[in-house]
Amino acid sequence: MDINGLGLDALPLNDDEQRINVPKAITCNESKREVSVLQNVANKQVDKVFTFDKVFGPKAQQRSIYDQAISPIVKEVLDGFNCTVFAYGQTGTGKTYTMEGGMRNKAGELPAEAGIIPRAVRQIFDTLEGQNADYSMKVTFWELYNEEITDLLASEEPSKSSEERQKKPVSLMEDGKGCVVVRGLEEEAVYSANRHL
Ligand SMILES: Nc1ncnc2c1ncn2[C@@H]1O[C@H](COP(=O)(O)OP(=O)(O)OP(=O)(O)O)[C@@H](O)[C@H]1O
Repeated sequence: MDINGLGLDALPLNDDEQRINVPKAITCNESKREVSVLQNVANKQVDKVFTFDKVFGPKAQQRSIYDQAISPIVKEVLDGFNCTVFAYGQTGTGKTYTMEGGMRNKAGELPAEAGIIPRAVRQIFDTLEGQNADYSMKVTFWELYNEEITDLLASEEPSKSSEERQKKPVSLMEDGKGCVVVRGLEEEAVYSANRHL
């Protein structure tokens, strides 16, 4: 698995925060690819500056993040490489918004707030359909939470009472070639971008 590119997307202040004028905790310099964490220690401004491969400030739109940081990675996948895109950060920092965003599909159009996942699915199908390629597509969907992996496409175990019902846990294993795999996941065939959005 390769990790391609690292970006930072700063969450904008919400309306309440803007109204009461909360002090900014970070600033972004997109052209210098820097994020500064603003700190005042004993009345002295001691900012910590971090440099990234790419920085998107609070006004960055979902589409521009996708076009600049993600679309090239999806193209690599279609060229046969393994790629990973993951969002990392503290709770409430915008991971879900950036990865999923607004997924409601109006007449086949992606809304402006659509995040990385629906845009990537759309790019993959658009490219394959545009090439008239012969392809099959399968997806798996799993969650790692509190060190336990759960298959989100697996059906619940029917014998358990409704309170006890839970998805079956899955284990992480090495495949002997140095790769880590999640064994036994349900695989679902998908045929178009729209069906699963
Ligand atoms: N770029 C953005 N523009 C506008 N609103 C945003 C943006 N990023 C996040 N938000 C909003 O901020 C809130 C927190 O974001 P989100 O739920 O994506 O965080 P998270 O990192 O996934 O949190 P958790 O780790 O707790 O699941 C949500 O209400 C989301 O809609």
